[in-house]
Amino acid sequence: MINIVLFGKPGAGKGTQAEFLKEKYNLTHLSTGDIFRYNMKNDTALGREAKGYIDNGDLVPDSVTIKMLQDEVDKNLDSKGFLFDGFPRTLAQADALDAFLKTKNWEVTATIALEADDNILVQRILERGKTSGRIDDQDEEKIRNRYEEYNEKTAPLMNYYKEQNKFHAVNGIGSIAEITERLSAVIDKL
Ligand SMILES: Nc1ncnc2c1ncn2[C@@H]1O[C@H](COP(=O)(O)OP(=O)(O)O)[C@@H](O)[C@H]1O
Repeated sequence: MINIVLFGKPGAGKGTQAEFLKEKYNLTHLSTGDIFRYNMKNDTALGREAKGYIDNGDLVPDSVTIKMLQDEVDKNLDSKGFLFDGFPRTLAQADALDAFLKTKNWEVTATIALEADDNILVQRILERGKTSGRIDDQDEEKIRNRYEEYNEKTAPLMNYYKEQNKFHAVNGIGSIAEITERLSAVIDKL
């Protein structure tokens, strides 16, 4: 069982890399952003609850997000391991994840951060917004708000995982294949 948390600012490439890593290591990929967008598209109660926050670039409340994530893990109990993408994003979520995995005798094996400069990332997101249809990708103010949310609520998680000796960082600038290689080099040593 290996459980990896993919960490990084909005636009850092977590989703792109997760597509390769889940195949290579036979992991269940859980992207909270994708799950929220699926629910919004299908107009479920969860989707309606999350929409206002997401469209503004705010985080969805912890209670909603944690419950959703736990339900997704519980749907995949025969998994060989999980790749968490976009979760945890707050200390409360990180604590909840540790406690929840512990009830199954599992734990977070490692957190790997994709690092990149903010200005490059904002450009990438605006480019993605031209085709993604994501409201939160199209307005620079909303994108900046996501970075504020990240700096305030998510960046502290780096220390949380460093204190547990579980934090790794890789350079997120380069070709998709190069970055997959860098991530794989970390995973292969776990
Ligand atoms: N763990 C989470 N906690 C709270 N909100 C979340 C979480 N994951 C995703 N969201 C919501 O979904 C939005 C999109 O998430 P994601 O697709 O991971 O985007 P990004 O490109 O910003 O990394 C976030 O801005 C936030 O509103």
